[in-house]
Amino acid sequence: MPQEDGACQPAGEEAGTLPRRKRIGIFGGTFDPIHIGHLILAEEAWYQLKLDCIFLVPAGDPPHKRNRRLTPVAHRIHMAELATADIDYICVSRLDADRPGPHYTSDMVRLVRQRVGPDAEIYFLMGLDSLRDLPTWHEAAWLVENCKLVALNRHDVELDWDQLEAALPGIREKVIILDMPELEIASHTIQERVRRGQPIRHQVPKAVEEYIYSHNLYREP
Ligand SMILES: Nc1ncnc2c1ncn2[C@@H]1O[C@H](COP(=O)(O)OP(=O)(O)OP(=O)(O)O)[C@@H](O)[C@H]1O
Ligand SMILES: O=C(O)c1ccc[n+]([C@@H]2O[C@H](COP(=O)([O-])O)[C@@H](O)[C@H]2O)c1
Repeated sequence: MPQEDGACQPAGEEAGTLPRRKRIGIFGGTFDPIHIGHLILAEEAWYQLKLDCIFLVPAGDPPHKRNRRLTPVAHRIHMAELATADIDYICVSRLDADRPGPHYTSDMVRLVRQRVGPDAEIYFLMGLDSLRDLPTWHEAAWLVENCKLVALNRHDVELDWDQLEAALPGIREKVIILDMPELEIASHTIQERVRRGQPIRHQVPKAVEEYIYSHNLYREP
């Protein structure tokens, strides 16, 4: 498992070429719970962008979900660790869990930058719905300037590029859009399924399914 100082897998430098800059992915989310859609998103970004490692950062206090009742972050981190235990390029990070909220992404990216140094390339990973909502984020223009934003397509999400460009001029040129198998899986539907007693066996890793049942998560409306 990679370390939080960015000392992750070898960068795959080839003999005789200049060393390439380390490529760090950051994948922030509520992860309530982490599911197969998240894992496939991370894997596609890792593979397509040749990332060295990905910090998966559960937000203790995600700014846009302050009106929702969230599962305590300790459970969400535990499930993320179980889901990624055998994925050597993912490190579950407590960066957002161990500091006071709200957990703005711009602050988190600054903290990661301090840890990985000025030379690393930072890629912030998200689903297309997050990119659509980006203009409402804290310091969104700073994020566009200071990290590479990567959006992976998500079932049923249409992006209005003109609207996005009007809010954040220049974003169209900067954002990286990647394809991934589109999965109609979301954390809130997994919660609903558990509440109704419907199976979730193929939507979350087995260890996460067992954790949800053994800790009685998502039973109450
Ligand atoms: N099935 C999916 N396909 C592509 N991107 C996804 C998918 N599920 C989540 N994401 C992306 O992962 C990031 C973290 O998502 P989050 O933890 O909020 O999960 P979620 O399934 O969207 O949750 P909820 O259903 O509660 O909104 C977001 O950028 C979101 O767009
Ligand atoms: O910085 C912001 O203003 C901001 C607003 C909404 C979401 N985010 C981040 O985006 C990531 C995905 O959020 P969510 O709510 O879809 O789980 C997570 O890391 C949040 O902290 C960040």
